[in-house]
Amino acid sequence: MVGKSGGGGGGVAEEDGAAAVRRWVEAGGGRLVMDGGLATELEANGADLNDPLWSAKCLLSSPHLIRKVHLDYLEAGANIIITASYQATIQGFESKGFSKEQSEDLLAKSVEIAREARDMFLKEHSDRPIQHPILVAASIGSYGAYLADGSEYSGDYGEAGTLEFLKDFHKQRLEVLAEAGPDLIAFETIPNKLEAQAYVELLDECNISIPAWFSFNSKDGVHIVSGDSLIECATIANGCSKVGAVGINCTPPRFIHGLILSIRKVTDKPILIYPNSGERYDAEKKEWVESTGVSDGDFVSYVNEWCKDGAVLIGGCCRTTPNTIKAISRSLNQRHSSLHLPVA
Ligand SMILES: C[S+](C)CC[C@H](N)C(=O)O
Ligand SMILES: N[C@@H](CCS)C(=O)O
Ligand SMILES: [Zn+2]
Repeated sequence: MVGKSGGGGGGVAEEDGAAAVRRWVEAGGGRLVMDGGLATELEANGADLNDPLWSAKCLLSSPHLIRKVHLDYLEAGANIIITASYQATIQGFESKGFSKEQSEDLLAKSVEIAREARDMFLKEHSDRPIQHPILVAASIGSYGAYLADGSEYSGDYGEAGTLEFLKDFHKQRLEVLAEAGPDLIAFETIPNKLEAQAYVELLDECNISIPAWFSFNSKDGVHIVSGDSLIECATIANGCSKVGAVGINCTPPRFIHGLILSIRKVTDKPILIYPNSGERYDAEKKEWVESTGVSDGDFVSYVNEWCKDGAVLIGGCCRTTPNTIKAISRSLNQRHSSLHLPVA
């Protein structure tokens, strides 16, 4: 079985992925706050991510910055931090001249940095020990992310779009990340159905013992970005006992309500939501464009609705910041306490 037991509360040998996530959600008081954009915040701290490795470049150049950003999100109220491995792949590191072993070490390092940040945060707060779960999720971005041409927003892989190719592409990376000891595996920004199928087959074939989440992205509020049916994709995720949560990330907030309702039609697994700011990524310029993004205040005004729709893990993706997460955390805590107010 691949995967050590994580620091957030034990492995899942006897328990399926959804049961493990439900247990954590319960320990968090019914909701968990996820972090916000990692790359966004690395850039805000001075990193230049104009590189095929995007945020994973910081694993080489500035691991201290990754640790700082994880800590900033924890201080903002996040229960879950997502590692800097979104665009980190063995293939990507090898094309920079690293050996296979060095590339594997860099992948593992992304988990180590997040675990270190958690340890530092817990130590920092040891006078009033943190009661809620603090979890490390190892990010696995799509094949499209590795291509560094923005194709995680089209899901169009041309010739490479076969199940066997995608499984082969992701297998070792998944095994190395699982072995590094995260609490969760985060399959993020999944742009097409084939990649979701490749992930469920790998989870079973590699006998991964760590709960995974599947998070799709959409640009029309109905389908995922490739045009594939969200309902079919969520059904694939629902069929895998290792999948602990299903949801949507890096998608404009205005689409989330309808997308949650679609997911809910086909799964009872916990739902996670971490939208972007609503802006659009220009892959050629490697810049976010359009001034249609929502402010932190607007973003947070959606949170109540998403909770009512059934989302239990909520955070932000690209272009959201520790301020967004602070506001989400405050809003969820208020919601939680108002639900427990005695009826007059
Ligand atoms: C989630 S997108 C903004 C990540 C970056 C993209 N794969 C690129 O390299 O341009
Ligand atoms: N975890 C990644 C997601 C990109 S879509 C990040 O926050 O940078
Ligand atoms: Zn994103």
